[in-house]
Amino acid sequence: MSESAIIVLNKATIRQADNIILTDVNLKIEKGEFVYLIGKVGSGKTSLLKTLYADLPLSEGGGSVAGYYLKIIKRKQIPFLRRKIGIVFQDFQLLTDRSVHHNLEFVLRATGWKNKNEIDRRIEDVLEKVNMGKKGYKMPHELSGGEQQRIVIARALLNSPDIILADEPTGNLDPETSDELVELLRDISKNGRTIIMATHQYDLLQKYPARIMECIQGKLVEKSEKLEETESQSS
Ligand SMILES: Nc1ncnc2c1ncn2[C@@H]1O[C@H](COP(=O)(O)OP(=O)(O)OP(=O)(O)O)[C@@H](O)[C@H]1O
Repeated sequence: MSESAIIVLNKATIRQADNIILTDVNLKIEKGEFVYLIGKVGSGKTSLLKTLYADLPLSEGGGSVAGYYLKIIKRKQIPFLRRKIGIVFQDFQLLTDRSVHHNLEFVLRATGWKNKNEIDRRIEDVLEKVNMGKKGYKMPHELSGGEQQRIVIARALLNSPDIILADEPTGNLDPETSDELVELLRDISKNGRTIIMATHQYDLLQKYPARIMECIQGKLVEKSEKLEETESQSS
């Protein structure tokens, strides 16, 4: 395995319970790379991301994420792996019963932060990073969909993760807001974070070119050289 790669999969099988979703998955992602993950509905994008997050076990093949070997990772090590990964998943939305600030505080306290001043400063920092510095007092329902997604990204940044896994972060957003969000994620990756973004919005791939991996027919395929093919399939 490469010493420098932050994410490696080697002949990996991706499973959901007894169902085999992807086989012979080989993947190497370097620190600071931005990678799109594409593929039809049900092709395995989320399953792959969940495997990297140790939410699904890696039973066959090898793999490491941020220095943790997925095949042999112990249950008690998983929280440490997850501190290195920021998650922007659709099924991990903001808590609706508390303000933005309290949503972020909740995560910090759950991950061991105790000092009130440090907590407040960190929250201010991440909200500034996503251009939401003045919205900490708002309740989630008082924000637009795009603003909520910015807060979800701020939450993912709280513990300064090396990696961000974003599963269709622009799913419910209008084109302009989608663009802003991808620009934000691209900026974040320029600061050395590795980002994998699953998406169905193929126009983004052309506007903001980056490496592309595709889940197709039970395999993961490098797609960067074949954008035109991808587009014709999506139209
Ligand atoms: N909890 C589960 N148990 C069993 N099978 C599952 C489970 N979750 C998903 N699957 C199956 O795994 C396959 C891959 O699903 P996955 O969610 O990874 O696809 P996806 O590419 O992310 O799809 P989408 O674009 O709709 O998000 C699908 O056939 C799905 O039915």
